[in-house]
Amino acid sequence: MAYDALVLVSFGGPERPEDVLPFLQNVTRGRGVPPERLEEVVEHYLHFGGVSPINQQCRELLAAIRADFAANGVDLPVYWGNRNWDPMLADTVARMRDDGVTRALAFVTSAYGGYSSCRQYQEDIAAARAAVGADAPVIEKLRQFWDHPGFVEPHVDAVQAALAQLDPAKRDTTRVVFTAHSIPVSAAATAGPHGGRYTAQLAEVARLVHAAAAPDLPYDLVWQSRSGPPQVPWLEPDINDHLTALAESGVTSVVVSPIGFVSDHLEVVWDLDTEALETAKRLGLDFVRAGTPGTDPRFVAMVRELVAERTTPDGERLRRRLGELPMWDTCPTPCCVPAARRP
Ligand SMILES: CC1=C(CCC(=O)O)c2cc3nc(cc4[nH]c(cc5[nH]c(cc1n2)c(C)c5CCC(=O)O)c(CCC(=O)O)c4C)C(CCC(=O)O)=C3C
Ligand SMILES: [Fe+2]
Repeated sequence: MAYDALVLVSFGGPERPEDVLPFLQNVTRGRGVPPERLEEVVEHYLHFGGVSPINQQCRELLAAIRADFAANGVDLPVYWGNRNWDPMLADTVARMRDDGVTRALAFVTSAYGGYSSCRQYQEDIAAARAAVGADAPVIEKLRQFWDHPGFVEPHVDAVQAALAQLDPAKRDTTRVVFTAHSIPVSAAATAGPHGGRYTAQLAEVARLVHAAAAPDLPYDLVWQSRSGPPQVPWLEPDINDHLTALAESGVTSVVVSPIGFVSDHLEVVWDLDTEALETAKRLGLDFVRAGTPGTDPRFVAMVRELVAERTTPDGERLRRRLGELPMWDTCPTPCCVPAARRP
């Protein structure tokens, strides 16, 4: 199958204070997120001058992908569109149509399955195409890449680098704590065609990174950035509660590795580098946050490799993957069907 473009599809974020509230309204429309939670999150963004780091991270990733494509003879233009803020995906798809693009691949900045991480991006693509109309390009999402060495290896190196910053004399009481975005328990149960895919993939990445980076240390997988109304159960434990339990059990030092994410966006710089760090300080825990793939050359090359899997005849044989979980290019239907939302 021939493709004539790649589009980077991401979450989007505000870049000036007056855009914070309209951005949050886009994110939470129809999702039952209480106003108190929104007011809190407004403050997180305002703490950084109303500028989310995520758009700049996408620009840097775009530049790196373009350079990598050029260096490797991949002749595909690379576009960028977001779910929640400028450049909005529908505007990008209109521009692609105007440029004569007919069939594109989409690289989504989320490695995992699940409604928020995968299906919702597919819905965003469908909605953007519908808004553009009948002559919108066909857009096919690249596969989930939680198991690709280009994603896993930068996390491994980051955990090792973080461990190197901790006191080796305290290694016996050091813990590796992997973290990902919490989601409603109901969404975790319906993630993937058989349920449980988001948590299973995260457990697998935690296992792989731990085995390669610090097999002698105990590790845990916990959750962060809980949203939604308090009466709806989300995945637990929360990172902050977990740090408290660890300190009480005699742990002195933690490396926190955000394997749920591809870059240091607001969930990382606020929820971990600000809030969780504060919790750790209060508990007297030594705390180092491990990095994310960002523009690591292996992660950038992964995008080209994912494209090659889809554009080379018999491309499945090119697949590089770790672990044991099943993987596919195109999700079966029904997949990640959202649970009925509470009124
Ligand atoms: C699984 C998952 C990922 C990882 C996959 C992926 O990367 O896509 C992710 C990423 C992100 N989430 C982000 C921001 C927000 N997420 C929110 C709310 C929510 N997230 C959810 C899940 C996820 N979110 C869910 C189930 C909700 C409840 C509302 C709903 O059902 O949709 C809210 C509303 C306010 C609040 O936090 O309550 C905001 C502002 C940003 C941008 C950060 C920046 O600006 O740098 C990024 C990358
Ligand atoms: Fe989120």
